[in-house]
Amino acid sequence: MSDLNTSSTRRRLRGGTRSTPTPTAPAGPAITFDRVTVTYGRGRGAQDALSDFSLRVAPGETVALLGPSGSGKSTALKALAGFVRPSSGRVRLGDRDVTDLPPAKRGIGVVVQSYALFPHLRVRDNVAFGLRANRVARSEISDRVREALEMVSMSGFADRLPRELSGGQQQRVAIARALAIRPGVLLLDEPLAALDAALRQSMLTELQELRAALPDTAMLYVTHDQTEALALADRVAVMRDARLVDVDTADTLWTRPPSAFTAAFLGGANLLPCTVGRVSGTTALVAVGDRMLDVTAPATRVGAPGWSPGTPAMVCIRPHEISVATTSGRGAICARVTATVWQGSTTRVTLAVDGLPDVLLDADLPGRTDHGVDSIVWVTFPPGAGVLVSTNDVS
Ligand SMILES: Nc1ncnc2c1ncn2[C@@H]1O[C@H](COP(=O)(O)OP(=O)(O)OP(=O)(O)O)[C@@H](O)[C@H]1O
Repeated sequence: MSDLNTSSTRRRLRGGTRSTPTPTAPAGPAITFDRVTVTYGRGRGAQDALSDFSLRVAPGETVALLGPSGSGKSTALKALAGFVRPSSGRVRLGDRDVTDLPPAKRGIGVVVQSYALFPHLRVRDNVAFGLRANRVARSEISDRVREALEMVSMSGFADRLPRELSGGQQQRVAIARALAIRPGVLLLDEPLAALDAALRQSMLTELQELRAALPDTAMLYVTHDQTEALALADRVAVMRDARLVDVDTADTLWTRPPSAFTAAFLGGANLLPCTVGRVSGTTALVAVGDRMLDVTAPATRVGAPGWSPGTPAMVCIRPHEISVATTSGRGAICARVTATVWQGSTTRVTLAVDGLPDVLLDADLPGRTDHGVDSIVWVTFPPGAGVLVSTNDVS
């Protein structure tokens, strides 16, 4: 398949990019959503698909829009690309307000899940399409097409029709088409969703390479797959019900999730109801049922109440942090095994916590474990692996 992972290709990609005249990066954000609302329908049927959405993306930065189906991710992208008109708010590219510009005048590269290649055009003409539409000189078009196809390792396929390509190859051509116009902003809407799992993994690596090869290009990457968001994004914007819930680096959202929704959506964290006890700096002693546990107490949001003793909260604990033993120990929580599913390198064990009706914990234990359904076990996790999360936004 592609050779994008070799160091020689990396050099070639970066070299190829350097030969492209790079415009001076603007001082401000490359992308600005300023309180954007998009409403579909009218009257009683009107629905906000995007509500008061504000986000800035710096030049060269990749931000993933992550959220469940219907949360408004694609609508945000469409508002930026000009495919839908905000009912209020403004969108800017650099210092240009583009809210009222037609899509073709925005100079944005867009890649969608379904490739959207013209079936009757050969690869080279698909890639050249945006350049012709922008009246780029014919002599320059062939150079740009060659460069864009080289960036996605598709140079040998220029004369093929889309139907003569695999899904992954078609998506590479779609990416080349978006890159050919040398956009300062690249929008990718679930670009890997139509590919099978193995291809998705290798394309993900290729997108990482591409991102490194385009150091000045701002990217907005829509996905509902947290693996893609964690692998590609400098920052992740979590969406829910047309609104932005949290935005921060993937590392911060993972290690210190600011909300229960983000904790659960990013990495499928367990959320154990607790009551805050003694707090000392960034650690807290909390009561989970009749057990006292040491957990991390991250700084709370500006304006949000702190972790005062007696406050109800959640302990966020990742499935891979949990250990399960057949004998009790210090700080161990008693639980009953309700299901075990072998997943190859790990076994997912689901546990009903004693004394906390309705609370189920997922634990990913290494290898294949032999805890039978209905057996009684003792659950522990390292001090600090549990992180306090506010209960405010629990659905
Ligand atoms: N053209 C449209 N007309 C009416 N409603 C729409 C239209 N497009 C989207 N919606 C609605 O707007 C909401 C947000 O849709 P959007 O496609 O932005 O979500 P999404 O987060 O990208 O979802 P998915 O991951 O399933 O693509 C959904 O409730 C959807 O049904």
